[in-house]
Amino acid sequence: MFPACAVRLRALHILRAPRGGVLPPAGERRAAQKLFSSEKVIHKDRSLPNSSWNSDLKLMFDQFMKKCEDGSWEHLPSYGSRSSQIVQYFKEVFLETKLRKDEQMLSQARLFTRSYEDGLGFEYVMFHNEQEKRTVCFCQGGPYLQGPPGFLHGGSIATIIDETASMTAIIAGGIVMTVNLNINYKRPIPLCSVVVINCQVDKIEGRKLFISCDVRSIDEKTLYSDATSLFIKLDPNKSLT
Ligand SMILES: CCCCCCCCCCCCCCCC(=O)SCCNC(=O)CCNC(=O)[C@H](O)C(C)(C)COP(=O)(O)OP(=O)(O)OC[C@H]1O[C@@H](n2cnc3c(N)ncnc32)[C@H](O)[C@@H]1OP(=O)(O)O
Repeated sequence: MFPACAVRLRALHILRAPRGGVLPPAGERRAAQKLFSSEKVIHKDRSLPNSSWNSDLKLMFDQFMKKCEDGSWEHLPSYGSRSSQIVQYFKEVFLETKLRKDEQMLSQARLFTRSYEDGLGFEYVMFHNEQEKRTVCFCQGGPYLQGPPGFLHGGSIATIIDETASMTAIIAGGIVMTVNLNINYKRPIPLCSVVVINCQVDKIEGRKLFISCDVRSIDEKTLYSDATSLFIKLDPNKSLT
């Protein structure tokens, strides 16, 4: 069984008829329902502490795990390659049959942010607050993410912002993709420091989800970046390619 998390709940919502919309074809819905059959593969949850986490990241993890106890916040697990229900659904509905059949390529595929060895790339954990439609991500960017010497590459900052904003949008809207991301880089982020990315849903208009984010030091005194992004809920009746 999968852990009860907001993402899973959202995946269940995806299987419901879109409000005021047209039901996906029966074949697609059958494929989606099939995803809820049991799947027993052990994968490592990469959002749990490992020996590369510094004391700041461990501290924030512990603080937010405590906040999860009353149910206001929820810890979001994260895997490098586990084929979760929502990923399976995405593949079944949106991935061209030709690509889906390329098993060798798909078996090598990893979530970009989880493709580094412990401590070298993105070490992060996310928590979601359903009432506030808000997700926070605590991230320690490792040495392989360097841009200017001693600081994070702007692309790696964009990546973790996009990842956090995507989770916020997926939880609010189901299967979405980023169509626009605007970032203001205000201060460089020192390598291996811990930052907090705070994302919230500003508005939802039909298939459009508007998400805003900021990236701060964990004492909140330094604003490193802020960003706005637009996500579009995918239409199962439209091909992606
Ligand atoms: C992926 C989830 C799987 C689940 C996994 C779960 C695992 C958790 C891991 C997290 C995963 C991280 C993932 C990171 C997030 C990516 O990295 S996503 C990858 C980067 N993004 C892309 O490649 C998207 C490329 N874009 C597209 O393919 C197409 O634009 C889309 C998204 C399919 C939408 O196309 P469409 O359905 O034909 O929609 P379209 O009619 O063009 O646009 C709809 C509306 O949006 C507007 N719009 C479209 N683009 C723009 C724009 N750039 N600016 C303003 N308005 C726009 C249109 O004008 C239109 O407006 P209205 O006319 O309706 O008012």
